[in-house]
Amino acid sequence: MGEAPAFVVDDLPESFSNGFDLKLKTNRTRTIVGNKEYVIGGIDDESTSTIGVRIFDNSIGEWVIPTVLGTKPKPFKGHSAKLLKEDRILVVKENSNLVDSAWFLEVDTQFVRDQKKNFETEVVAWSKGVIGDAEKPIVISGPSGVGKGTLISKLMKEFPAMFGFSVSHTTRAPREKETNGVHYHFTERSVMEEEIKAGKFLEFASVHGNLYGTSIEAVDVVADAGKRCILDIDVQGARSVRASSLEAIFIFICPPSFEELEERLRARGTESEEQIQKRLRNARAELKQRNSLGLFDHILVNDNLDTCYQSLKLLKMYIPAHKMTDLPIDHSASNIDQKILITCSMAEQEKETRNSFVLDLSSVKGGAPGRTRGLKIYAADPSADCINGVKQLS
Ligand SMILES: Nc1ncnc2c1ncn2[C@@H]1O[C@H](COP(=O)(O)OP(=O)(O)OP(=O)(O)O)[C@@H](O)[C@H]1O
Ligand SMILES: Nc1nc2c(ncn2[C@@H]2O[C@H](COP(=O)(O)O)[C@@H](O)[C@H]2O)c(=O)[nH]1
Repeated sequence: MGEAPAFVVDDLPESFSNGFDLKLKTNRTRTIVGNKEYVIGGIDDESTSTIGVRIFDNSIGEWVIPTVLGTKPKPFKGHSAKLLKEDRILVVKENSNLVDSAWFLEVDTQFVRDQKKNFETEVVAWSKGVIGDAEKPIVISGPSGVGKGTLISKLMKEFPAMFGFSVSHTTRAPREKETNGVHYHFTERSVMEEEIKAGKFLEFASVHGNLYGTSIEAVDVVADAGKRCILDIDVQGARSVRASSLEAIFIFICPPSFEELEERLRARGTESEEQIQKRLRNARAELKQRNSLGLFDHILVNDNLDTCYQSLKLLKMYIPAHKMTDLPIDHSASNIDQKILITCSMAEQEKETRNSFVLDLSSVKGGAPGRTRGLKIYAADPSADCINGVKQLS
């Protein structure tokens, strides 16, 4: 903190366009938020291969290196920046594919304010802009041994392009046939506790004596791949997700009887006798909660596997996600902060039709440390004034 990095001082321009920051010849922008100036780019963080962010705090006259949270973009050559609602900066990458063009650097959102208290430093957080909304994730819950994993495997095998599994973190030891990163992210308790503190988890719970949790990233990578996310989590986790901003469908799987559940758990042969007893005790408590008001949308009994699987499919969760072209197109220009006209440099003959598009932020949701979803992008009239390749509607 304190000393001015040499890369910024000499060539920052004095003047700024209102809101849209000038793109400097050295590929960085400066955005003023209150008495702070956020400089994005110009120097990349070599340790993590991400674009650099520095803050000049005018109240103390010093440079500050912030703690950078969220999923960080890889270094990019050129970009424009625009302050939105005084709490986040929209960064539009140059020469990028449309689906990877919009990023948000949150500088004063609730998440950033909470993390500032946590880290006791300046904090900024990246959030990738994602076009459209993802289909609602599916939360599958139920006692250990009831067959959740078996049903999920069948669904993923039959519809591999439609469903993706949310790979949880856990502190339990891997079983013989489990692979790190596929079945779980097997994690040290101290590491997981740190990551929970850093706000990386959508939910977490102590289950049968170990810590389990769904990271925000685990859900986001599935949605980024255009798939519907399936979460296999316990009832405490389901409750937490229900209370979160993530809209999901909640399904509880019941055993035909307690005896059958015990039999399946034993037959699986993965747990010690002590663990089986613990899991059965917890199963009684979980079964009692299946009718908790407003918690589960559907309850299925897994007696015969094929019958239960057919019932699961009848819930019609495998409808494919809407294509981008299905999104409604709204051409009415309203709030300047919510619609931005972006112009790309393209070959002359293509200019008329493809060089301008509107980035519509009017229904974005989410944010750091997850994705910012609900962006709409559509073709626009290319005859507006341009500031550094990025245009505003007026
Ligand atoms: N309908 C069924 N009839 C008989 N056996 C079943 C049925 N469904 C699953 N099983 C078997 O029961 C055992 C437990 O299933 P599974 O591992 O899928 O349970 P789970 O709910 O995912 O458990 P956990 O919560 O501990 O991960 C497995 O050996 C599986 O093959
Ligand atoms: N709250 C959460 N519960 C989870 C998560 N991942 C798995 N689970 C649940 O834990 C038990 C035991 O699983 P096992 O693999 O050790 O048999 C089971 O009920 C799972 O549904 C999670 O991320 N959060």
